[in-house]
Amino acid sequence: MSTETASAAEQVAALPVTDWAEARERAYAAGLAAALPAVDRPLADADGLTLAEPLAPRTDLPAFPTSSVDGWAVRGEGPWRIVGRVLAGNSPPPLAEDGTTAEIATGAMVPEGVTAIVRVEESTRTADGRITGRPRPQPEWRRPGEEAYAGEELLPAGTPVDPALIGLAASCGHDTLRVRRAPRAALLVFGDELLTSGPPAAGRVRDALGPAVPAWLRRYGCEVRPADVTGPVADTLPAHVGALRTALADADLVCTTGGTMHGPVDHLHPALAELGAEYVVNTVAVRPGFPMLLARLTGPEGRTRFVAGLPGNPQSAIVALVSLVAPLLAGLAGRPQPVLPHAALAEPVPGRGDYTHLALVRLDRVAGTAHPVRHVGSAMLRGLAGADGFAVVRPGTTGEPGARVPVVPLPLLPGERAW
Ligand SMILES: Nc1nc2c(c(=O)[nH]1)N[C@H]1C(S)=C(S)[C@@H](COP(=O)(O)OP(=O)(O)OC[C@H]3O[C@@H](n4cnc5c(N)ncnc54)[C@H](O)[C@@H]3O)O[C@H]1N2
Ligand code: MOO
Repeated sequence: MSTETASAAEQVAALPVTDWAEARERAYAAGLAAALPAVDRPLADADGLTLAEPLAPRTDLPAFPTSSVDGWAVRGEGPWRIVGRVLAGNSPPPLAEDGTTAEIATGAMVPEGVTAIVRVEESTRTADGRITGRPRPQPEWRRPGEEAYAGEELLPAGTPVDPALIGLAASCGHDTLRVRRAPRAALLVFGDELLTSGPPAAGRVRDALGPAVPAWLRRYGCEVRPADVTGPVADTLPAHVGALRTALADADLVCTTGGTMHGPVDHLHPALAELGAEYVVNTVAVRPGFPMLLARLTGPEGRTRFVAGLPGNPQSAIVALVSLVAPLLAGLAGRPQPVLPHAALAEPVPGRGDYTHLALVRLDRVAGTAHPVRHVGSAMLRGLAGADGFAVVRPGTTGEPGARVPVVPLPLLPGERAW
């Protein structure tokens, strides 16, 4: 055994392996401590971002008493003499006299003095043109503040902005939202053996992560431009250091693939050392994917940046994304740590001793069950392409059929596993 080999073996043996759940907590806390700056964004550009301030209405909602029907706004006892008409969008004069009425449209502001509204289909006209009818016992208008009061907290800071929130914000009178800007991410693909086009052959495999990881990162709300994806980066230490330095100049998060171990051409750890990075997590007690890491760097201007080292085996890289990158990004956005849904295992799933086992499963959402999928070797992507996420089998346990276990979801959109 050469000295070089011995030192690599020692390095592997001495890895300070972190418990999987603890690693997620650390990644989330590191993200939260470096939460991205708050910016004002027009409502139309805010989808997918995160509230940096609570959402509160600028006025009572509704802001004024609003008719919920088409009919007659009356004062006192009928029959009522018609004295006007109120359409939505107007600010009407008071109804000053008993025995009078104004025709009113749904959504119109109810004039002062009105005691009831009679629905048009429940009213009749007398021979002399006056209105009669019996108002329903329940008021036919929406009271100011019925939905919310001015300044009331409707949603806390940290809430993801979605189309429902955007609509609510508009109805509250907001033109912009105070949100955390989207994280900017970059990807460096390591591995001289990788082909970037055509079929695998002659000892070389296709780079499966360069095309896929940016798409996953966008699902988690990152901005990744085509120019932010680089690779394969040459398997030398200077090339790794140079590529990391360039990517870190713009990005909040640089993901790398491959080179996380201590093999002869694995340069990630030495490159991080050269850049002065500190580990948030350095290897995790999880299978597959254990060599994953998360490191933190602080630039001269005080800006914190992160490097997520995703293992080279393609499924392991995705395990690292859901395990470390997802909680980190939740923290950076100021969101709560994602809560994991649970499902009952439909079949046994072996444990992995002292390690957490993340097992690819397909969810049956009607039955609430998780079904292990096939083709789940860490070098394979076939199982992942038919799975909803990973069932979590805790260290020291095995997944018995019927056991309810947490499931780490893949960031899929509704309908993407509908077949
Ligand atoms: N002596 C040991 N060797 C290895 C161990 C171990 O415990 N002791 N663990 C294995 C595990 S587990 C993993 S995961 C890998 C992680 O290694 P690296 O992150 O250094 O990855 P590489 O060596 O660069 O590549 C591993 C494998 O994946 C293929 N690969 C890499 N990048 C891509 C890509 N973008 N697209 C498709 N395939 C990719 C690469 O060709 C290798 O086959 O270490 C094990 N070794
Ligand atoms: O990370 Mo490795 O198998 O555990 O792929």
